[in-house]
Amino acid sequence: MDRQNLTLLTDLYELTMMQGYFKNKSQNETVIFDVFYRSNPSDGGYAVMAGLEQVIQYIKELHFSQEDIDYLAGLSIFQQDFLDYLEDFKFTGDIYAIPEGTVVFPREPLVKVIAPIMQAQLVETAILNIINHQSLIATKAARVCYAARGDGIMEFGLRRAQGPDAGVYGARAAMIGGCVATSNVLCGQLFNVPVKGTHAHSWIMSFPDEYTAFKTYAEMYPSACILLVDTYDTLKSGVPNAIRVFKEMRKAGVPFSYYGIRLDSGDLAYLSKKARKMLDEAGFPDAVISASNDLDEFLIDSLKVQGASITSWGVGTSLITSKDCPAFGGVYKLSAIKDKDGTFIPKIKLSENTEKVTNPGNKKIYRVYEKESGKIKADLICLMEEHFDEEESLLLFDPLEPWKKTRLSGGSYTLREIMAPIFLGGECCYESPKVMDIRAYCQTELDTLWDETRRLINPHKVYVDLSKKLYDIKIDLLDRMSQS
Ligand SMILES: Nc1ncnc2c1ncn2[C@@H]1O[C@H](COP(=O)(O)OP(=O)(O)OP(=O)(O)O)[C@@H](O)[C@H]1O
Ligand SMILES: O=P(O)(O)OC[C@H]1O[C@H](OP(=O)(O)OP(=O)(O)O)[C@H](O)[C@@H]1O
Ligand SMILES: O=C(O)c1cccnc1
Repeated sequence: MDRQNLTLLTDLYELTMMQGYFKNKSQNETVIFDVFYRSNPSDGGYAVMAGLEQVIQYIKELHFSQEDIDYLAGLSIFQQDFLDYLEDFKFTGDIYAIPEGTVVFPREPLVKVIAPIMQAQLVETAILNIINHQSLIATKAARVCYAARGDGIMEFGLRRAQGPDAGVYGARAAMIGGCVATSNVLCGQLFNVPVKGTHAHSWIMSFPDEYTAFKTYAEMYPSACILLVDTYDTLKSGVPNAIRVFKEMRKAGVPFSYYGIRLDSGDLAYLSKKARKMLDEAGFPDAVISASNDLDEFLIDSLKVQGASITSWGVGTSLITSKDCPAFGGVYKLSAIKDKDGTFIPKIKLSENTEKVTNPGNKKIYRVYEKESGKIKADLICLMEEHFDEEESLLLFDPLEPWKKTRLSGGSYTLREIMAPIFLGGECCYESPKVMDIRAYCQTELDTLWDETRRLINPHKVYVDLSKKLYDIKIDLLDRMSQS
């Protein structure tokens, strides 16, 4: 997106509702909206929060330029007094959010917006757009990296991303989720993340023969020399030619710091094992074998199980598009309205579907860790004013199936509040960490998950529970609504 001001990056209905609130001044109360999602992408056990830095930029830039107002005027939907009001519009509210790179679970607020409803309503679409996209790709990257069991994953998807923005911000999110580098140079420039790459088949095809192509490449890039060996015949031509070049480079005394081959077709398990043997026998046990070709977490996992001799992976389409799960279902729901005395009145949205009934009130989240292992036991959503003493026992129960209870004994668990203030009174009070620092934080976050939660198929779910007080408010509201 080649413009900084994304104020009109919204659904028309946000603006028509905004005009409605404007015309009925009593409607412009301060409200609370929560961003949350209902199920983990790819049927996984968790998601990775991402996109907050871009949400912050969006809120900071939020204003209607003269050009924006002229455009809206031309739609013949908005009246002059409302258009005049837009001239001085800015965000004056509070935003709390879970920092990027944090592992998150269904139904907990990822972002909480507290603002006059005209402001809070407008920002719904852009916030969801940004958080939904980046959290989806960061989660996918974490899954792919998990499958690779510590091997490096390079993000290769720019050519297949759904447009330039998805390519750049998707690569940013993929780095947060654990990729070691991206081929996306603009992402590297914007976010100071490592860029890496090999070469394409066209490089080989542009030379009279494969050997000359390899040799020329190796002479130009001896410190990052990964040769693509499958243009003609991987085992009969590609690997032998690569070995010949490596031998010549070694003989010439050229120091190779990072060198090897890339497989991009055929049976990657079989070819990698054969290639490993050939490279080892030729005296190149440290030559890297990397692979690409429509890979995803399941194929990488399968190749690992097959004993493939691959230690570096290039993943494009499946990662940048989150091919098996194209959308992160984040939603934005009103949870409270401030009354005249300044207290928040909890609001609830009913649904036939229990999962879709919202959690009311002004909330915060405690992450509950098992003290001994440091692993996540559950998340506890409670009201802002609630505090818990770690030395006392803590009752956890599933809000969807409240008869399922666990009591943690005092001293056996620790608590961490996971939402941080981002904007207070319209002023930003949070500095986004650098992407590589978010990535490092995300690794420590992923370590707090049990392996059973990280596994790719049928993972163990982490409970997101409500405090007794919040649960009672919810049940009370539900009772009252069903009686009215
Ligand atoms: N040993 C393996 N086990 C499971 N899947 C594999 C294995 N080796 C390769 N694959 C995957 O199988 C899919 C199809 O590979 P296939 O051999 O058809 O590609 P190719 O035809 O050789 O390559 P291309 O069409 O890109 O030139 C790819 O997603 C690839 O990653
Ligand atoms: O995970 P992937 O989507 O496969 O991304 C990486 C692929 O991109 C490149 O080739 P490209 O797809 O342009 O052509 P190819 O399919 O003919 O190899 C590269 O050679 C990889 O195969
Ligand atoms: O550098 C590479 O090898 C690369 C980059 C993008 C897509 N496929 C491969």
